[in-house]
Amino acid sequence: MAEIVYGSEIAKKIKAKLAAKMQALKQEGKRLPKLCVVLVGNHPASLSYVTGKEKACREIGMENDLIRLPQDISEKALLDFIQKLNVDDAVDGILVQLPLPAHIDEHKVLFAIDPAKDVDGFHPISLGKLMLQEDTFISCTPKGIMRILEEIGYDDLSGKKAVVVGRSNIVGKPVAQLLMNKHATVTVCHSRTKNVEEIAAQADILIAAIGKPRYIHASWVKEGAVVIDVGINRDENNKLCGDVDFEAVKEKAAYITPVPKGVGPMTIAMLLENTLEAYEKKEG
Ligand SMILES: Nc1nc2c(c(=O)[nH]1)N[C@@H](CN(C=O)c1ccc(C(=O)N[C@@H](CCC(=O)O)C(=O)O)cc1)CN2
Repeated sequence: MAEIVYGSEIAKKIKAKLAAKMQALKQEGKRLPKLCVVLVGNHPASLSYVTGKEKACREIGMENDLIRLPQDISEKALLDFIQKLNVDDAVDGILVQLPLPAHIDEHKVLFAIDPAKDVDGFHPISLGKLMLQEDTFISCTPKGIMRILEEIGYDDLSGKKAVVVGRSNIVGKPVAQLLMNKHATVTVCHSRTKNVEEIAAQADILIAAIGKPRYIHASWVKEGAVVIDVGINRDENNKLCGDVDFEAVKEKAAYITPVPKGVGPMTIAMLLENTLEAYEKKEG
């Protein structure tokens, strides 16, 4: 029977430390770090995520601005807006909530963010530095996953087999790189992979990031594995669930993260941490 690892609890501790840092800066009479979150349109899930980010900033006493732009904003107008944030000295971190409307080139927008303010870690400079193991902003969900692994004593991953199911730019690819940086032997599976279940069943660490409700069955999981569920899906009854068949897999794994209260809250905690990091780099 697995130990259930609540990212929400780890995130709470991280936020308490960050709140203490905000308090100390305030007492020293210093400017506080500021995060700007840009939401284009009214995507309901995105709206709920950016509201969660706003709430988390308020909880720890970090300055924040939620900028809502219309769904039909032109790409040029959005790029101009980002440029304004880039040159605003009061802004430490910029995040453009994804997905963007189809008429906007996501890469162009992410590349327009000043890498010094790229707290989402999606700029090509940030991603390149991650590959080279240079100091950079690590994207929030992959960073949160690694922090969960550290929390359960999985720090040096030498000799461990890790399998990442999903190859997105936001999660699959960066987390595979981070696992490699910690010396794990990593396999990335995706929609064109044959025998995913056989590959997954060899994993000491299994990361599920495919976006399919309860897709990973117990037969795909090795006895005693660590299972990290990144999925946020709605099932046929509109109930929130992950990519892993939690009830069955928890009987087999050694550790498992739930959905909700697993990786999601860590994403937000890491964003706050990255914003403080951006501030500290700027302020010296
Ligand atoms: N610019 C970005 N866009 C998106 C990112 C990102 O990291 N940067 N990630 C996701 C969405 N996301 C943050 O933006 C996010 C998703 C889920 C959660 C979360 O805490 N989920 C809760 C459950 C929420 C619910 O009830 O629906 C949980 O898992 O407990 C936080 C952040 C895509 N876009």
